[in-house]
Amino acid sequence: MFLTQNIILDLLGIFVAIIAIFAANHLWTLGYWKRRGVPGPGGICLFGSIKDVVLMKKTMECFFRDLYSEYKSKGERYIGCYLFGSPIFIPIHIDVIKEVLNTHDHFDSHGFYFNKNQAITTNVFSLAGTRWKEVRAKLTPTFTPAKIKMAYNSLLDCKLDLEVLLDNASKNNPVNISDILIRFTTDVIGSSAFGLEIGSMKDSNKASDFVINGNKVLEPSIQNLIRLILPFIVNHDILRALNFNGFNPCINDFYVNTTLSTIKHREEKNIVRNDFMDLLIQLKNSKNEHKRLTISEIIGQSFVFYIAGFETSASSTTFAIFELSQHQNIQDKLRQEINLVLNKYGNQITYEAVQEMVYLDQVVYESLRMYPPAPFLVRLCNKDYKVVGTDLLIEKGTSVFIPSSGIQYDPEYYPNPDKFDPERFNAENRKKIPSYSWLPFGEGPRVCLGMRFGILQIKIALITLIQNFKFSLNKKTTLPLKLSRSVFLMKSEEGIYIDLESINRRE
Ligand code: HEM
Repeated sequence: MFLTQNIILDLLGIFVAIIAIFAANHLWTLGYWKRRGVPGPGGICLFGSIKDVVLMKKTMECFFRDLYSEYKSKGERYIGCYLFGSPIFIPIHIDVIKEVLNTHDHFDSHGFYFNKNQAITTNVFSLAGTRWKEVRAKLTPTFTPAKIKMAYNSLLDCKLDLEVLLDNASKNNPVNISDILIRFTTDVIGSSAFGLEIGSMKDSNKASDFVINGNKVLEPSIQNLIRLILPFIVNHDILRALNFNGFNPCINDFYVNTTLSTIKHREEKNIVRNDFMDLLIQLKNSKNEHKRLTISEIIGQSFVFYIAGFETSASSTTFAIFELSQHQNIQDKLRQEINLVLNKYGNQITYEAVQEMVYLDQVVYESLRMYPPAPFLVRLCNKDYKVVGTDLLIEKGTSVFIPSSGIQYDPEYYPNPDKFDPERFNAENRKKIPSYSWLPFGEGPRVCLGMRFGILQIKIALITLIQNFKFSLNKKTTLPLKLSRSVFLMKSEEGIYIDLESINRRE
């Protein structure tokens, strides 16, 4: 025998020794920031600093926002905390935030996991290093204003369905506007990213497979929490060697099959729709090998366009409506602007007409300030980095979380931050807002690719509603608003209910 005369005792001894080594290492790691003189909340065994998040008592958004305001008021430039046993760096001062987001050589990825065996993980959001650079360069031309303008028609087709849906819904007030907008953005992105006529606004059951799979990716489950957090605490090469799946394999299979059949259908029937899928197919067939996308890359990108685009845009629009429903003066002012501009354009909602609606732009910016769908940004340090003007070295492998929603509620940048005030973003005031203090779409080389399209989608939904209805908040909406515990996104937990009063019917 090895240690004793009894093999069971030997195995038990080895097991206890392994646990003891693991525990000692874990406790040593939880002292990482203290040893480096970096302030922060510290961590407790197993949970690190996020016990309340794991026990679903606090949202991630709330956790980061609270940390930001506590340590900003103490005058700290940055802090450290722990995701379970993994040290996380959190910049607080805007200069440090700017440094991280712009020093791409050192912080070039989100730290998300990809595995070439799962096509949907090989998307531009998850990729890192040279592969990210190549794919991003191939995709960037897809999101120029000219290309967005081309995809605008599929957006307008969905607008017509939204009008009908709202009209029908208004006969049975109150209306759960969150539900309606999810159906709108699902149809828009489903159409422009996958080229599919989802039809969830016409019939909420028809789209079930597509919608159910999309929802599975974002639902606040323990499984999703593990899939999200594991890559931040375990080396990606080890995860790849173990063939760890970044997403549930059924979701991967669903999107692979859907994309393949769309490509086949379009190529066989020579269908051109001028949407994102068309542009991806053009890239697949490009003669220039530097621009060419593989089928697997197309699957990854159309998947990320959908996932990054439908829920973010729906929740942004929902929150804008939530605020407008409680501020009738702002709602009226917005309606006046929309009517004025549309009169000028013969009541046609052209792309140019939307660009002329400046107050609408202010409303959207202010709403995204208060309710950024992605309430924090992430970067992974891939090369040791010394923070300018300090002795602090951020070590390779450290994750950096940027608390966007904390910054966007900082009274130094946005006085009286709980007040919904679109005037913060009028031409005059916009100049005074420091750069990097408004981050709903991120910043730097990894800024959101679909920002223009996302904003356009929000605007079209708002125009459709405001043109046709006066609306107010129904008391069925629980106040203060309860936010979802979703790991990824800021959205309302219980829906937002409004009463719609048709403007045409009133007159
Ligand atoms: C209101 C709507 C949207 C919001 C608030 C939003 C927000 C974001 C944020 C915060 C990021 C990370 C940026 C960073 O790390 O600096 C991001 C990345 C991304 N978004 Fe969006 N997004 C929206 C709509 C869309 C749409 C409609 C699409 C596509 C059609 C899209 C495609 C992407 C892609 C591909 C990335 C990854 C870029 C990269 O890593 O290189 N987004 N988005």
